[in-house]
Amino acid sequence: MYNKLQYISQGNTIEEQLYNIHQALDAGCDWIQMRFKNQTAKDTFALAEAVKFLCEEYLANFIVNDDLHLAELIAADGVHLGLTDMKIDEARAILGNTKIIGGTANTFEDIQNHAKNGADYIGLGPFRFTNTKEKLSPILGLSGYFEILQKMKKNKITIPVFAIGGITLKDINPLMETGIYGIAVSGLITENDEKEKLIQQLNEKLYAKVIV
Ligand SMILES: Cc1ncc(COP(=O)(O)OP(=O)(O)O)c(N)n1
Ligand SMILES: Cc1nc(C(=O)O)sc1CCOP(=O)(O)O
Ligand SMILES: [Mg+2]
Repeated sequence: MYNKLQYISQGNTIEEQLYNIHQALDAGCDWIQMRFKNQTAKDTFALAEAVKFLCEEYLANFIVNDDLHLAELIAADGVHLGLTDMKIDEARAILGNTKIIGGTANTFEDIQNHAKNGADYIGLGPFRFTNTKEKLSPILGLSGYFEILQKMKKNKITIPVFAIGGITLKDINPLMETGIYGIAVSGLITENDEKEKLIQQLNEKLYAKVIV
């Protein structure tokens, strides 16, 4: 099963990205999504190679945002695809069944489509406004998650859902009560000065009701 906490990387340069990812790994994050927007192919490839190496060292999952071909080229663990990126079924045909494919959703219908097309997990958001991403879809809030997760239950759709968008520590308990599986965060981890403590607190809440 997947870890319940995904760190989505931040940084405008290769150095900033590597610094942030290294810090997250050191603090205990074991799932990294490399998100490096508006960069040259050369820099993106160089960063991806370095992150792959780091994630192997820390035994962390490593997925690439947007770029399926890059994920394939560097043999990442998978890719995260948005609503305007490559279609999930097309990606599945290329990557096969051993790689993780995540898909962005903002509505129940998005989730239905992704589940039908073979996604492994859903990034459902935004929970609230965030500066991390431009052109946000409509904000869902707690009630939006509740309604969508209820519809999933009714329709027996069991794909794991990760909440995303402006999430903080205090949001985890109410979000978990809606039936989500985990969370994906950027700013919360990048901007925190006590990352180890934060990640421990996040995991305690995320895994509170999981019996192992
Ligand atoms: C886990 C997760 N969920 C949603 C997103 C957003 O993806 P997308 O809509 O493609 O937007 P960008 O991240 O590409 O700006 C995500 N990256 N991860
Ligand atoms: C990358 C991304 N996708 C979103 C969506 O709603 O699809 S919100 C988002 C930003 C997540 O970063 P932070 O934790 O700093 O808000
Ligand atoms: Mg995208």
